[in-house]
Amino acid sequence: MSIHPAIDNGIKPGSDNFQGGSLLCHCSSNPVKVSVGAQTAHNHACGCTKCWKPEGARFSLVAVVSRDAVSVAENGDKTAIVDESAPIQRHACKECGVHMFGRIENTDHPFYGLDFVHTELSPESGWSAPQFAAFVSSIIESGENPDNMDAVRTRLRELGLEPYDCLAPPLMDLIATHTAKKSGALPA
Ligand SMILES: N[C@@H](CCC(=O)N[C@@H](CSCO)C(=O)NCC(=O)O)C(=O)O
Ligand SMILES: [Zn+2]
Ligand SMILES: [Zn+2]
Repeated sequence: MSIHPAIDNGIKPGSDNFQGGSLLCHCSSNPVKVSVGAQTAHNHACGCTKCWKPEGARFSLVAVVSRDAVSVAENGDKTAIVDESAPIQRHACKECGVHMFGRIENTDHPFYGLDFVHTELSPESGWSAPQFAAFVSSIIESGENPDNMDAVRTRLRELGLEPYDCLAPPLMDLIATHTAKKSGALPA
């Protein structure tokens, strides 16, 4: 039961003193290069239909990092936003389709200030390791046979990735806190 080729044989822990690196698209010539000048956080396997995943993978691997740490270093003219109306605007390579970074432009969004990145695109090692699996039921929306879901969740747990059908509790709490502060249910 493959989850993603980068973790099917086990998950390598991140390095404590890791300071970031670069991300490269899959083009063999003139690849898009993005610099990420900080360690990532909340790395997770995501089963949603919107996150980029390599050919054949059931899940994407996606983490967040401060948008201030992310910049396009080379061949930015090859990128375009996949869906301008999505909360996360994914800047993808127009040639190979790889998503280089996803940015939230809505300052009211609970995750404003964070970019979404796929650290498997990096030649460096030491990035934060995946910690949980999000939007697991959503893999059915990409065509997964619902009968496979027990096996998928069992495999995720074996890998140490607790499966959730939305995000993990700390992130869901963050979203709810943001909403409560906006409505006045909690003091701002
Ligand atoms: N069932 C839907 C879920 C899509 C979804 O809500 N994805 C989340 C997680 S992406 C990274 O964790 C999300 O925040 N999406 C906002 C966006 O994609 O802009 C599906 O599978 O499509
Ligand atoms: Zn490319
Ligand atoms: Zn996703």
